[in-house]
Amino acid sequence: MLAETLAAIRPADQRALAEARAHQDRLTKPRGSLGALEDVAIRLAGAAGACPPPMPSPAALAIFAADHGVHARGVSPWPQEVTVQMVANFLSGGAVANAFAAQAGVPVTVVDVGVAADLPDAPDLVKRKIAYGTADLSRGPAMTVDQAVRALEAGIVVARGLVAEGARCLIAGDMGIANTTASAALVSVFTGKDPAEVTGRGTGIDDGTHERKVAIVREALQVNGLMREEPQPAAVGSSPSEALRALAAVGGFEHAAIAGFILYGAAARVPVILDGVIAGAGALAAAALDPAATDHCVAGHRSAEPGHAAALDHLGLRPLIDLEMRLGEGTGALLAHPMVCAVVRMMHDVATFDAAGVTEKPV
Ligand SMILES: Cc1cc2ncn([C@H]3O[C@H](COP(=O)(O)O)[C@@H](O)[C@H]3O)c2cc1C
Ligand SMILES: O=C(O)c1cccnc1
Repeated sequence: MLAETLAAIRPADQRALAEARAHQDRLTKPRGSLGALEDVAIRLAGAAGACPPPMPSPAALAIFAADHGVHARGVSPWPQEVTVQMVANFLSGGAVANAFAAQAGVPVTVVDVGVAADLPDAPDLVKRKIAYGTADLSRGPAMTVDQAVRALEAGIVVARGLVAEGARCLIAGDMGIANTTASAALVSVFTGKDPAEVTGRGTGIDDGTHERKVAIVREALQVNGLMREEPQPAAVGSSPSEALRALAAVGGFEHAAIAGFILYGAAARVPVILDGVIAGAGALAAAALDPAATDHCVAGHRSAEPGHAAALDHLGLRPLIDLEMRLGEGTGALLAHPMVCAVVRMMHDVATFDAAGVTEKPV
């Protein structure tokens, strides 16, 4: 299924990109007046292979939940049970993601890909548990390659189901106590940046804990044979099998599932709005498996985690919103969704200078 999805991915369509650029310049507004939003409209046309691109609506949010063996090393101030407790909270509609999703008119699906507890059945819960949490990435591989592939395929299956039900925009969220540690390790591995530059404070840790978290990320890279010589060249991921091995070594089940979710969106030409550092790390893994996947992504926001900026830089994505948020769950992407819809609607609805009889600026 992974191979099939990868084989279906096409990069941005150059003709649609050119057409969208030309169309933007004919609309009744001064050229460039919508700033970076113009690039989003052009990007979506390239991704869809059509100008104007289809409306990215309705959207669907999938929150991928999993636990992390590295939690045992004290990298998060929160107990591990908060993961399963928050899953229950998402399912009863009580989390920030539910409020933002309700505001944006986006349905929420929760996917258990590796929570360290059993969950009762619920209408909006998809059960695809690979294991009861990953192994500790600072002592050896967090997942086997087979587990990573199964998590990727869980993301593919969920995206495929949502698109089959009519979703025309995919939003990936995450829940997993300690997952900013795995995110930092993935960002370091895929961007070639030092752990000290990309490891943040997650839900909020003091200086001493942060110092230990950086050391644990470094240890994870060393133990898993992912530390390169100085100066570090760009990124693991020169081959898909190397990318898969790196994802399995230091990722989480939710990172792998988010990567699969992105790959399916790219294959189906349904745009994916990325959230914070966890989704960003998943997007790096997806890009290492097929660089063309990034053409189908929009960066919803930039989180306060330093690794997120590094991930977005590496992917060449500019975030739409930058409000120092650091929550995850898909919250930043949900806020960006109406903006993405607005720019696509503009491509459909705004009159050209010719059609509206508005005089263009003399050249
Ligand atoms: C109540 C609560 C709700 C959350 N929603 C998302 N996260 C976010 O914080 C966690 C990552 O941070 P760290 O690596 O520091 O543990 C993830 O679960 C992420 O989704 C939450 C965290 C908490 C505590
Ligand atoms: O960037 C994020 O999404 C994030 C940051 C801190 C904690 N949880 C999520």
